[in-house]
Amino acid sequence: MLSAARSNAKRRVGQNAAMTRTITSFIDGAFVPADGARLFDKRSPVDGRVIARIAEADAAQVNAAVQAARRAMAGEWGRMPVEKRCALLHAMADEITRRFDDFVAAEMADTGQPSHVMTHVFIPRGAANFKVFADVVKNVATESFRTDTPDGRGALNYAIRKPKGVIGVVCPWNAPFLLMTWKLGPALACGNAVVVKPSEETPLTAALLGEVMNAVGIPKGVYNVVNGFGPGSTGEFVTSHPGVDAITFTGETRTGTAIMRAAAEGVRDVSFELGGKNAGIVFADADFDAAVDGIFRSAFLNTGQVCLGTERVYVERPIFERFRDALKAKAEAVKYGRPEDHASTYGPLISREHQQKVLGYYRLAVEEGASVVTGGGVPQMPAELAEGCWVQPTIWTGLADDARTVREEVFGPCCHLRPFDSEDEVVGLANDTDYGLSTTIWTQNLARAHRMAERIDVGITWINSWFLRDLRTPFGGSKHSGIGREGGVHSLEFYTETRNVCVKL
Ligand SMILES: NC(=O)c1ccc[n+]([C@@H]2O[C@H](COP(=O)([O-])OP(=O)(O)OC[C@H]3O[C@@H](n4cnc5c(N)ncnc54)[C@H](O)[C@@H]3O)[C@@H](O)[C@H]2O)c1
Ligand SMILES: O=C/C=C/C=C(\O)C(=O)O
Repeated sequence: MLSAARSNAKRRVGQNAAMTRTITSFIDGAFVPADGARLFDKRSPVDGRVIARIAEADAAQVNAAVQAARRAMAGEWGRMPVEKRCALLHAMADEITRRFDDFVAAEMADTGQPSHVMTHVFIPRGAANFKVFADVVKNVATESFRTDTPDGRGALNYAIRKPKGVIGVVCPWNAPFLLMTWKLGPALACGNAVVVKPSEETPLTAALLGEVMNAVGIPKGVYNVVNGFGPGSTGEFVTSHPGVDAITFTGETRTGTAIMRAAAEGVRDVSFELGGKNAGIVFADADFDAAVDGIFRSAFLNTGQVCLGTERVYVERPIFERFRDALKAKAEAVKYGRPEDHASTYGPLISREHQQKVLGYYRLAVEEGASVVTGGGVPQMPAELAEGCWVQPTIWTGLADDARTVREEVFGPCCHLRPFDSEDEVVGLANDTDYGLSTTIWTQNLARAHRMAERIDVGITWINSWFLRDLRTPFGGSKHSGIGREGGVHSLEFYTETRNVCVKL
């Protein structure tokens, strides 16, 4: 989370302003002019160049976005039959697929992550997020109860679902398009209008989506985007606006706390997907190569900037050293490079600020007594990439269970390996955290895996897999990792208001 003072420090006009495009808010179906707005730079994480200037939406612009959304709810969108709404969402998915290369390019520019991650994971999920929820809302039933009454005639109760209204959607930077559409799909399928606040680090795909909304004919005002920072800026203006009926947020736990305070005013509902400090657990009987591959991905995909990633890895003692060496070999084989270069397997961190945070943890781990198995610093990069936000994939051993590096979310490409001796011990270690988002267990003993899945306090347990997502399943975090569940019918709990109708017969 950026403090207001640090956000101010980041507001500066691009050096090559004449050549860079300006990203402005998208309100009531149009990009608003940047006139008079404060501008801040979006820098490439790969080489530090300014790639866009972003116009910060002030309170008046946020208000205009909320009013546009309210008008949409009162107009054609609010009256649209479900069938037509869902057809529009399918058209969204098709248009995203048609403009696949534009989305890949925009997301690569924002995040610097390799093209294969975009083409195989992040952008296809964006299209799927619209399709899946369109199909869910068309097929879900509501409950009905026949009630006895003293006169013997009875009553019939039935539930109906109505959109909640205007949803504030506040997004992080780590998988911008996937995470934004994961909220937009169900929000729009349920008939709401939205005001989206993308991360200040990653505005590009949200802007592109405005073009897609217009191309397929989503009515004006249904989808609004306002850019800017969090505290004292656009994010706070959205979450404290009384015309926003509910807020869905993905990001840091501390930010969730601030947003919950804002939502208390007006008693507005929240849905939170927050941080994690997830455990990976590898038993000696696991398929060794699959476990090494799986833990490698869970620790280092997206340069470790995945909320579901494993920064704590527990390995059964008989295979500990062999596992450590195999993971080290894979971490040392990553190919740094530009995202467009198909040979690249590993990208930079999102920003200079985040790089400094992660490097701070790299230093702290050593101060706390870690042995550095590999990494721990900044790789040597060619001159043209030297200004990028690169850090080495890093593996530690030897930290105490109460070390800060073992307890706090780093959100970088790093993990601590620790041996364990028994199922009970590793369940205790996995649960010894304030967070509760996910865990990944590698074993061929499935009875044990099922047993452990019930004992580990997380929203999702993967067994012999990681980040394998079926969008119909409940998704969210326990403890400090979130409030509520989204996915499939669970999303309807948040994005609709369920009402009961009671008819005396
Ligand atoms: N649980 C999940 O599904 C999930 C998924 C992805 C990321 N995350 C978490 O997100 C974090 C990384 O993302 P981030 O650094 O962008 O998070 P962040 O909390 O710093 O920012 C997220 C968004 O909130 C806005 N914001 C910040 N302060 C605000 C305030 N006071 N009021 C309103 N808006 C505010 C930001 O501008 C940004 O758009 C990690 O902690 C990660 O674990 C969780
Ligand atoms: O970085 C976090 C990734 C979260 C993934 C999802 O929210 C999802 O797959 O729906």
